Amino acid sequence: MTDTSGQLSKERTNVGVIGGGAWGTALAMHAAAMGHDTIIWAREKEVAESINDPAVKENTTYLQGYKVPEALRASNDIKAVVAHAEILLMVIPTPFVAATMSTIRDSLRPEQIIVSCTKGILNDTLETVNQILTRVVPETLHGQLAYLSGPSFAAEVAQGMPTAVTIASKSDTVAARVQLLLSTPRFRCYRTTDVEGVELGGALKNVLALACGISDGLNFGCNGRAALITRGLSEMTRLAVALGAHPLTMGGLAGMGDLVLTCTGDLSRNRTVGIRLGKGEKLKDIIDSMKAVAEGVLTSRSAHQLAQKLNVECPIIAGIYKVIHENADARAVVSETMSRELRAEVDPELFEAAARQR
Ligand SMILES: NC(=O)C1=CN([C@@H]2O[C@H](COP(=O)(O)OP(=O)(O)OC[C@H]3O[C@@H](n4cnc5c(N)ncnc54)[C@H](O)[C@@H]3O)[C@@H](O)[C@H]2O)C=CC1
Ligand SMILES: O=C(CO)COP(=O)(O)O
Repeated sequence: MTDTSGQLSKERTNVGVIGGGAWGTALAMHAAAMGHDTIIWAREKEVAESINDPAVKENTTYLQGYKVPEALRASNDIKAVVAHAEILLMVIPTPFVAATMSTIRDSLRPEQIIVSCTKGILNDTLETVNQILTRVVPETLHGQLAYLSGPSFAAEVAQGMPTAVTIASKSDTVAARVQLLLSTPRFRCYRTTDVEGVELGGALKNVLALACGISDGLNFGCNGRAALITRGLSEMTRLAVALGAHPLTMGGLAGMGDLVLTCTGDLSRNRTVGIRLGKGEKLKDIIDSMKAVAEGVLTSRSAHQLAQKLNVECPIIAGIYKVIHENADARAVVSETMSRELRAEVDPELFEAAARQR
């Protein structure tokens, strides 16, 4: 493929990436390949070393097999990365966002833009990343927050494969700036002001990816998977609308786009966890065998609790919660879900009830 990166915007800036996992690394590779002066903060010494070592130039821990651009530098000094950056991409798994961002709270500058690329809902507080960030970062920066989500496997972005994502910010000016700074002919960014929709789409699809994985692990076939994706999108939409999202966002990249990718793509960690569960492995053994995070495992608890709290009907999410957190038998849960009271496919009352929660 011809490299046409950079035709869309000539502006180059300083980018800091907070988080040296697979997605943080792929995004840092993308930013550096565009010509942005990019430094990635990695928590682990060996990650920074392997990215910096001229003989390696690879994140051998989290994104093995993909050479990073020569210009990309890594550091274990998070404050130095913050000091360098005009735009900060935050790519920390949800459970660690608050603690990590608290350590740099006082180093952040009011003109910096912070783009969360994380997909999850916290347990206990049931906060989205947007809510965590508005709790943790200074108020002067709240207008500078943005969210990047959509169908984007790190390994494919690392190879420069065509990808489209959505950038959400309450400020259309901020969303447009991030869109311009990150778009290339291979990485197309759309934008929206529906922060809730983009965040909830990205978080909730992980729960459905677990469901599809379990179904595939049980050899329940293509019909079952398509049913899960479609009815899963219904649940995601009802719950997200109850939490303030626009329903149309759930039909976009951050909703349906990422749902289809993660429910069908073999690169998905959440789908893989589901497949292994469906084949009979224990959750603890699966998690212990992985370095990467599968956000859907914890988000399934948060999503189920939010649905209960808001009285939004989400039978698939409830079923996944039972399988993951209550050790329920997946076959029995499928049977129970399929035997619920029969109903119309589109039930306007359910949407109206969800919308009333806003
Ligand atoms: N990998 C992918 O293809 C994509 C991932 N995402 C999202 O990006 C976020 C980050 O995922 P990845 O970059 O893939 O990470 P990863 O799953 O490859 O690696 C785990 C990351 O967690 C970090 N970590 C572990 N313990 C920590 C602690 N106590 N404090 C701070 N950080 C800690 C590790 O340093 C590492 O960066 C997640 O929310 C994920 O859902 C979003 C789109 C694509
Ligand atoms: O969010 C993703 C792709 O858009 C990655 O999903 P997994 O975490 O399931 O690999």
